[in-house]
Amino acid sequence: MVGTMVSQAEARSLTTYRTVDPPTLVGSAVPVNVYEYHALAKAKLPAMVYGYYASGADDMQTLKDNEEGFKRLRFRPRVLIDVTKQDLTAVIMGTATSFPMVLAPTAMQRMAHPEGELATARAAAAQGVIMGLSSWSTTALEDVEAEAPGSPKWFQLYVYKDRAITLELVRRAERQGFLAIALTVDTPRLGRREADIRNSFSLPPHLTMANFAAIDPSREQGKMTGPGAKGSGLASYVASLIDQSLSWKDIQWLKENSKMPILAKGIETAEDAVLAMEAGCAGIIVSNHGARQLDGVVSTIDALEEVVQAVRGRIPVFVDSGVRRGTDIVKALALGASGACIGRPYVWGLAVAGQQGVEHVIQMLRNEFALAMALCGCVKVSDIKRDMVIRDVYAPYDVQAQLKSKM
Ligand SMILES: Cc1cc2nc3c(=O)[nH]c(=O)nc-3n(C[C@H](O)[C@H](O)[C@H](O)COP(=O)(O)O)c2cc1C
Ligand SMILES: CCCCCCC(=O)C(=O)O
Repeated sequence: MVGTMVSQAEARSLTTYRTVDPPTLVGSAVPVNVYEYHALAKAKLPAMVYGYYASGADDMQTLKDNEEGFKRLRFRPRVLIDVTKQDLTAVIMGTATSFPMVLAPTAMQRMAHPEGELATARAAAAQGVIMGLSSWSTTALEDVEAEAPGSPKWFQLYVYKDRAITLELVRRAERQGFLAIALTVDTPRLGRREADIRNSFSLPPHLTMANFAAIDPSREQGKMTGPGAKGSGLASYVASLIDQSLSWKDIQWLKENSKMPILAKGIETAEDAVLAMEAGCAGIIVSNHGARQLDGVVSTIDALEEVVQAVRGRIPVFVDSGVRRGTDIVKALALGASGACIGRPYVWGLAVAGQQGVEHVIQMLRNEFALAMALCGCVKVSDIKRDMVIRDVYAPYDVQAQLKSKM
């Protein structure tokens, strides 16, 4: 099944999906969760590539906290509810999907697998989820669209100092039928990723930043330093090309130049959520970029609720960074998200087994999500409510007092 093209009809009905077999791996057991995919990918990938995908900024405090934030939440399950027939489907920015999960944009996927973004696009279409495609993909956006035609995709935008280049990218994405722009707002400069500095990270020479080939071939490799040069090539590439002056007024500029709805990706506060709404964003992704930008920033699941409260249901709010289990997706929805996005988990799947690995990761998360919903007493996604989760251990005061009096 690996490498199977996805027909247009298959791609459009995102609420249906196929069952995928786990990959058969020589010398390794079948992975049963995304942590095991991570371990397998680590063993398989070159150190420079693994370091780029895995690392967070600085001390990676937020990297740890993103996952722990989800684990700090506990369920309050309801019982004796008939969960024989479940409906996991969700409507995400107007697109019906097999469950409320989106593939977050991740750059340079051909470093993980030769088929890179093409494999991810086929996997997303076959599993009924939206794919976010990075500006910095190693496959041109037109080729990604051609591989899974008509399947819902968002285009992630980095705004270049050269606005003509930026607009050309936006127009191409619009022409190809991408449904939304995920405008990344947390990256005026690149976070300090020490693995990339240590490894003198650069894009391997057989790969390119494929979206820029047609616009300006000099941007394909940019100013990335070659292997052996000092420091992260990515950091210098970003510093030379990305527009640090990007500000709220530019959302208006983007809106004037594209009909695609804009999601602000990288919001962590109520204040910025309000500004994003005022600027005309159609959605918000609460994200800290997988802890790759500002270390010490609050975990996204902890930031989610203040954003949801500020937005008051006027636009959908999504969350990413640290989602590793179906239970995490239930928790995100309980706190008011309309969906959760994953980054590294599917990159690990891609590295381990290409399209099949990505599909299997999505399937595992959907199965975990279904089970968690059932065990919480939820038949459909809208049954997931705020009162289903609490923070930390459930220990009401009166129970504590009872226990103490017996000691
Ligand atoms: C290897 C890698 C590459 C990424 N590339 C991009 C990118 O090109 N654009 C972007 O907006 N975010 C990018 N991100 C951030 C993801 O979109 C997402 O916010 C993050 O991965 C979610 O955290 P998680 O990896 O813990 O699931 C990248 C993340 C990773 C791990
Ligand atoms: C303008 C910043 C580009 C960063 C490159 C891709 C990315 O987002 C990452 O986290 O890595």
